[in-house]
Amino acid sequence: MSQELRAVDWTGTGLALLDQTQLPHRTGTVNVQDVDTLVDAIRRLVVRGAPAIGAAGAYGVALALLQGEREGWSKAEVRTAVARIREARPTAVNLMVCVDRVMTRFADGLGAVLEEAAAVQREDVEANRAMGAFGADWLLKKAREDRPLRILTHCNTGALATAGWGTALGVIRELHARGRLEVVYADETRPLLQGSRLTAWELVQEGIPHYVQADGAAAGTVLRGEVDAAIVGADRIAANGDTANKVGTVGVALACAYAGIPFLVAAPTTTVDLATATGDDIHIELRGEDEILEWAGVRTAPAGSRGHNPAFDVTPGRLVTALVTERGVLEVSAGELPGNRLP
Ligand SMILES: CSC[C@@H](O)[C@@H](O)C(=O)COP(=O)(O)O
Repeated sequence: MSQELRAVDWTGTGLALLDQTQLPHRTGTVNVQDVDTLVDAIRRLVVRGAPAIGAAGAYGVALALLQGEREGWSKAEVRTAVARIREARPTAVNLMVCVDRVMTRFADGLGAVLEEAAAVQREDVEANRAMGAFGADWLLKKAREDRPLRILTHCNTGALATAGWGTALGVIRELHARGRLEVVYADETRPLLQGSRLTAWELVQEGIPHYVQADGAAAGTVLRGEVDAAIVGADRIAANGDTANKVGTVGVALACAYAGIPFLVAAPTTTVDLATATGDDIHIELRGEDEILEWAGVRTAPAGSRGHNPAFDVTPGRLVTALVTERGVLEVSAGELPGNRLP
């Protein structure tokens, strides 16, 4: 992705969010000047991906302060508005962590809040670069044969989903930069085709060879031996390594375990939630039924059908071969649990 196109940008007076519901056919931004618009943008997936919504939430604190000044809010009213941003989506812990981090500077005023939000954004890019190198090193060390790798990924974890570069897609970009990537299988991803619209768009920008495939094709592709490893991102990782990520991820992990190939999760430590013991305690966002009962706004399921639309699922830690963070790689299924290794 060109450096100019960032998922989240502070304009000086508000947020410019690259409208990810319109990509790849339209490159537009949503200008956000108030808290209601930000909450709506996060819920509609205008901005999405755990680290990107973390960055949007971080700047959201500044947005709430500015709106509060314009509309004469009390400090308590600003805090209530910030709490609404913090709860806009429930699964990605980055949103809460980043908002809470910036709120530690709340009493110091707008300048301090903006400084902290910028640090959130900058550190995320640095973390992603580090993860890219750690993940690529690990994969190449473990590779059974000395040839470029075939990697499967699910959802979008690239520059669009982060402050820049990407997590799982950052590892993929690093492999490509080292000349060690043959091809990527990008699962199309529900509900908004994040894989076929966004991951594919980023891969095209990078000149990375890839196939878009239906989510339902992933297990077959793995079992046919067409994939060397899968790499995904995460929205929340529990202390025991259980990982919430885009719905469909657990099926990829099961297929990898069956085929005996590595299943990697790449995520910054801001996604690791040591206060959550296991995946059972992760709140999985249940989205509106229409997203699954309709196609492009037109009802496809018969009247009378109900929709079940969880945005995420939980992959048990014992299926996670390795967790790549900016601090290094934990071999989770071999017993290196985040709760023991990351405090
Ligand atoms: C680096 S993004 C990691 C995860 O947030 C990503 O894999 C994912 O599941 C995103 O879901 P989304 O619903 O598009 O926000």
